[in-house]
Amino acid sequence: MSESTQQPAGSTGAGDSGGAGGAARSDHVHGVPIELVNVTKRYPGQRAAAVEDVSMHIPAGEIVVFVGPSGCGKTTTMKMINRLIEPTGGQILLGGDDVSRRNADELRRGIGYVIQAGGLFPHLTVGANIGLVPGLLKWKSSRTTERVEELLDMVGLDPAQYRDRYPRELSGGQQQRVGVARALAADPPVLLMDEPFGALDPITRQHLQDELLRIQEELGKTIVFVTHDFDEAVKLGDRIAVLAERSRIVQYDTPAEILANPADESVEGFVGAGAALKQLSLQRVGGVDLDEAVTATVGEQANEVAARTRSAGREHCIQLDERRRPVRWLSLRDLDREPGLLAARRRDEGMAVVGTQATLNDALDTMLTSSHGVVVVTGRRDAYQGVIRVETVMNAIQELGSDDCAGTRTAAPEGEPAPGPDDPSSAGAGTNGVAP
Ligand SMILES: Nc1ncnc2c1ncn2[C@@H]1O[C@H](COP(=O)(O)OP(=O)(O)OP(=O)(O)O)[C@@H](O)[C@H]1O
Repeated sequence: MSESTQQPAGSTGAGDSGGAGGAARSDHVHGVPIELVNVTKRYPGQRAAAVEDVSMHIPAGEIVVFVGPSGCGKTTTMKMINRLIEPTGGQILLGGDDVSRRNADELRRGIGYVIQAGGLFPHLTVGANIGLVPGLLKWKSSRTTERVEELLDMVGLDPAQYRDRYPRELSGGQQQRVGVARALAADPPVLLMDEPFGALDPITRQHLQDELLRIQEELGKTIVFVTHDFDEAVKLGDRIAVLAERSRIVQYDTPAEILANPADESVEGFVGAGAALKQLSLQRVGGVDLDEAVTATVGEQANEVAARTRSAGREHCIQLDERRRPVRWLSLRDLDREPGLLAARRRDEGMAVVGTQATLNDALDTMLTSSHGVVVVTGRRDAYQGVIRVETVMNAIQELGSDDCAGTRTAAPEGEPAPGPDDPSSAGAGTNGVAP
């Protein structure tokens, strides 16, 4: 038999907010706790167990992330929770109930499940995909329709535009958003997410992580999340379970604690050389003082905006649309060149924007990839909140006080121009360090 059940270190149970690290906290917990008791899985014909004698307590309303090397048993462990895989030994309790006593189909309808490729049915529209489980649960069609709209809105897709599309008509990131919406459809207390963002490009991935944290803040589900990416685990997890072969739990704790005190060399290996820098992933953009920029709204007179920008001692301002969403940076030169009313337009592709749920690490990445020393910060419904400067991130790094971060990331990556004084949004532009 194994040692006693792994409690997440420092946990006091449901809704416990843990340390400084990890995910968005919900004021209200809708999730239920999950208990793994001496769980073992032996696949037929395999000598070694895929999962051996694992015991673990997953508190209600928290995001617990499984990280570990390929083949260590993360997915097998997760799939035993919704009985896509049946354990060969031990017990799994969901809200105190033994899952093996439940009808497996019924159990799965009460557990949201998101996989890497979205797992959408290609022959069903987005709306039909999301409405699938409510349909199986025999909801009235009007209720399902309402729910589909609500969920599309929640995951940031306009219902009128996307409800009737087919999965092939969506980008990878949009498909994953629909996958998340579908998993949430019947409001299950538990979500299982198996590398849901693994196939996405870094920027889309970051946005979906932010969305997940925002949704979790509202919903307070119990979420088990599998990833290979330790940075993702630090960003999303209230707790991280670092697993080794056969899902042996090497360390189960808050991200902050794991970064500060890795249990052994294997965890150190995961944490990697930039441990201190990774602590930037513990700090959210929404948690630091944002800087102000001059803003202009569509329909305003360019010369009035220019005057306002000049009198603020700035050289740039941010144009917002009618819903206060940022669309582009405007320089004084642009404003002088385009007199008259500011016309409506779509957001500039290259505009560096992060949400308040993004980490300082995300903000730094965005600055480095866009070569701009400032990023625009948006909150709910993408509305403008302020800007964050490279100096703010640098100050945070200094406060972390580590040599290894100073060397690793403050320089622009090879081949990338460093933010320069002429860059419209570089840290050096303008009179006060913030471009605008
Ligand atoms: N259906 C199966 N039959 C036999 N062995 C299996 C089966 N599924 C998984 N395994 C084995 O069980 C072990 C654990 O696999 P699992 O997929 O759970 O690991 P993982 O940590 O999720 O891996 P990865 O990170 O690569 O997805 C591996 O050695 C794998 O080869």
